[in-house]
Amino acid sequence: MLPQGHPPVADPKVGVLIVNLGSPDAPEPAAVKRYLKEFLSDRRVVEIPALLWQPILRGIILNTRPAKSAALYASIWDRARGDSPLRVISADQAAALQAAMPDVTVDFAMRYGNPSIPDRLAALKAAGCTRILVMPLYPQYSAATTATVVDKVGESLKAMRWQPALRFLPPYHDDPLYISALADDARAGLAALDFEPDVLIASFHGMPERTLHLGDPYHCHAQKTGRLLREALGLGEANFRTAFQSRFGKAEWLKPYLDKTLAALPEQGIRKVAVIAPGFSADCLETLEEIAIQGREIFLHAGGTHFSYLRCLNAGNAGMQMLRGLAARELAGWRESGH
Ligand SMILES: C=CC1=C(C)c2cc3[nH]c(cc4nc(cc5[nH]c(cc1n2)c(C)c5CCC(=O)O)C(CCC(=O)O)=C4C)c(C)c3C=C
Ligand SMILES: [Fe+2]
Ligand SMILES: [Fe+2]
Repeated sequence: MLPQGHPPVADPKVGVLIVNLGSPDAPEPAAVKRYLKEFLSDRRVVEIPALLWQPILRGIILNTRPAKSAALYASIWDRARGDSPLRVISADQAAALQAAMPDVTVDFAMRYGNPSIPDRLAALKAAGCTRILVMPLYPQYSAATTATVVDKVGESLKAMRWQPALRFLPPYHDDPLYISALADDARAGLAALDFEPDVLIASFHGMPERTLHLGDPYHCHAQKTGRLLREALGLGEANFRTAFQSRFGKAEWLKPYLDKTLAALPEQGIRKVAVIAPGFSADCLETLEEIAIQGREIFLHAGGTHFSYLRCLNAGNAGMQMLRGLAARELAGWRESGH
C-alpha cells in the first residue's frame, strides 16, 4: 500500500518501441511541407551549416518539393487504410511483435512526423514501462538514421522526472537472423516470378559520399549485407549487384547509383532483373515509387525486357521471426526479472 498522498505507481513493465523514418500525415503539399521541414532541418540529415542551409530549405526546397513529393506519395498511398505504407506496415509489425511477446508492451513511432517518439515514449511510461528497448529498424547504421533516433529519445527523456531505463537495438546488417530472413524471403520472391532474372540488384538508400570519409559505417554495412545475402543465395558476383538510390541534392552520393545501373545493364546483355531493398524494413515511397515505378521505367526504356521488385520483409513471417529473435536477445535479463 502506498502512503496517503503518494503519487500513483503502475506495475513495472517492459516496453519495446520500434522506430522507422516517418511519412507525412497526408499525401498533400501542406502535410509534406511540414514533414520535410522537420526531416531536412535535422542537422544529422543535412550536414550543411544552418546559416547556409535554412535559407535554401525555406526559400527554395520547401516551396518546390512538397507539391512534387505529394503527387508521388499519392501514387503509393494505402487507400484501403487511409495511410502511408510505411506507417501501415510499422503498425502491423508492432501488432505482430505484440502478439508474439504478450509479456511486454510493444508500440511504434516515427522519427519524423507522427506518431512521434516523445508521444509514444510518454505513452509507454504512462502504461508503467520502467524499462524500454528502442529498436531503430535500420539494419545498417548511419548517423542520419540510427543516431538521430537515439538523439530524439534522449531529447524526449529530458522532460521526464522519472526516466525509464533504456536499451537500443544495435545495427544488425550482418546478423545471421537478418541475412537468413532476407535470403528466405528473396528465394520465395524469386521462385514466384514468371521469369528468371539475369541479375539480382540489392538497392540501398544512398548517403552523401563524404559521410563515408567522415567515418560513417553505412557504406561498409550496406556492402557487407549485400555480400552476405549474395552468398546465402548461392549467387556468383556476375549475377548480383549492390547499388544506392534516392540521391538528394547536388553533392556526390554513394555509388553505383541505382538509376544509372538500371540504365546501363541492357546494353551489357542483361535484360531481366529483380531488385530487392534490404536496407528498408518496410516498403515506402523509396521502394514502391522510386524502385518499382521509376526503376522499372528506366530499365524497360533502356532495353530491358523483364523487371520485378521484390517487396521488403515488412510484417511477413520471415521478417517477424527475425524481429522476434532480435527483440528477445536484446531483452535478455529484463523479462525474467519480473519487470
Ligand atoms: C533506410 C535508410 C535511409 C537512409 C540512410 C536515408 C538517408 C537520407 N534520406 C534523405 C532524404 C530523403 N529521404 C526521404 C524518404 C525516405 N528515406 C528513407 C530512409 C533512409 N533515408 C525512407 C524509409 C524514406 C521514405 C519515407 C516514406 O514516407 O515513405 C525523403 C522524402 C521523400 C521525398 O520528398 O522525396 C527525403 C527528402 C537524406 C538527405 C539522407 C541522408 C543524408
Ligand atoms: Fe531518405
Ligand atoms: Fe566501405
